[in-house]
Amino acid sequence: MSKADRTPESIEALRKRLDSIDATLVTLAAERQRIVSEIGRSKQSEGRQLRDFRREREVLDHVRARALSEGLDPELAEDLLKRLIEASLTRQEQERGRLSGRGSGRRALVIGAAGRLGRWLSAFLDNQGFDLLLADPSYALDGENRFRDWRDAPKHVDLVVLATPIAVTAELLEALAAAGHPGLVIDVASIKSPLIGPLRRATAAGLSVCSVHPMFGPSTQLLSGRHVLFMDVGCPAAVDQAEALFSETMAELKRIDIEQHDRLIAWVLGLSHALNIAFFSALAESGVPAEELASLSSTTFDRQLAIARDVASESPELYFEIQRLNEHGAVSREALSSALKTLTERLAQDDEAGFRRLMLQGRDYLEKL
Ligand SMILES: C=C(O[C@@H]1C=C(C(=O)O)C=C[C@H]1O)C(=O)O
Repeated sequence: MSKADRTPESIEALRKRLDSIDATLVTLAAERQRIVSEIGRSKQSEGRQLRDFRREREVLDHVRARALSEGLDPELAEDLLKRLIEASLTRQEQERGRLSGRGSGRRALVIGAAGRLGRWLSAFLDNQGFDLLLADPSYALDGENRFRDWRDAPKHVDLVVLATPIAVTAELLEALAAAGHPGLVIDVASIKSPLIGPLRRATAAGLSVCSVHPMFGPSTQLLSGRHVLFMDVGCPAAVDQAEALFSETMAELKRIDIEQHDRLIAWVLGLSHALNIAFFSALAESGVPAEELASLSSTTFDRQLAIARDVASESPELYFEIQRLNEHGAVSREALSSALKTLTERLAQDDEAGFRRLMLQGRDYLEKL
């Protein structure tokens, strides 16, 4: 029978076949995840690291080769597998945290628990088996383990997490030191200079404190490739204990000098936030609706827009603190306006060579990554 003689299947019939293939794909992905969990448990009992880059390369090479022999775009096969591997790592990381039982029999009080980072940290500690006490002035009522005022929470806690605005964090450190709190205390503020004094005073008063800065947003699931900064404020044992909270994750734990924190963060957080705030402000004031621009967007614009949307959805209070309370913030914002000025001048002067130098300088700088 020639091709032309065959009655083509209806779209409905073809879609039914696709539905069945999609269901099989999902079933297989679920099966893959169950095997991944088993591998995770074996690695745990053998004391092996979760992430295995060599094995991941092997997996990706296999599927690329298979895609080629099936006439499928190898990029598609690789993308699919990369997403599945990310899901495996997230699952193994969370299961390892749970299996560690690090928090079992221990009580943690999260102050500022209703904030976005507070909620993330609460879920993170809950996964490790901590008995959680949550405090936040925004709660409508006190509940079994929820308190509007942290002072109403049971006193004996092994860990206190301060996920609070800077000014409140400084007061809490003082109050905890005055109360002679015996357990570990960590703050997770994004700016440290205003806290250096309060942190050191709290340590001198006998509090076991470590300053921590998780370098990721509250929507983060997988910590592989993410950084968590730890700063010693006079109590090295507290740094070890704080690091231990993340030891089952794949996050990169980095110790830095608290005196250097804000200077570096002014570039890492300060500049990237400022750039995006400037970007969406320029767009918002352009008079052209976002939908119109998005309807003809380029790949670069799409990616930039996605970052700008994330930034715009963050807490204005927190982002104000990050810009305003960083005493080095002005330096990076100044560098940004000066860079924009240089760009504008070179264009006004029709200075193509100067423009080119800007591009090459950027390429050079970023190449070392
Ligand atoms: C499943 C494993 O753990 C991780 C996940 C992988 C995967 O999903 O294929 C591969 C390597 C590891 O980083 C493994 O080690 O095999």
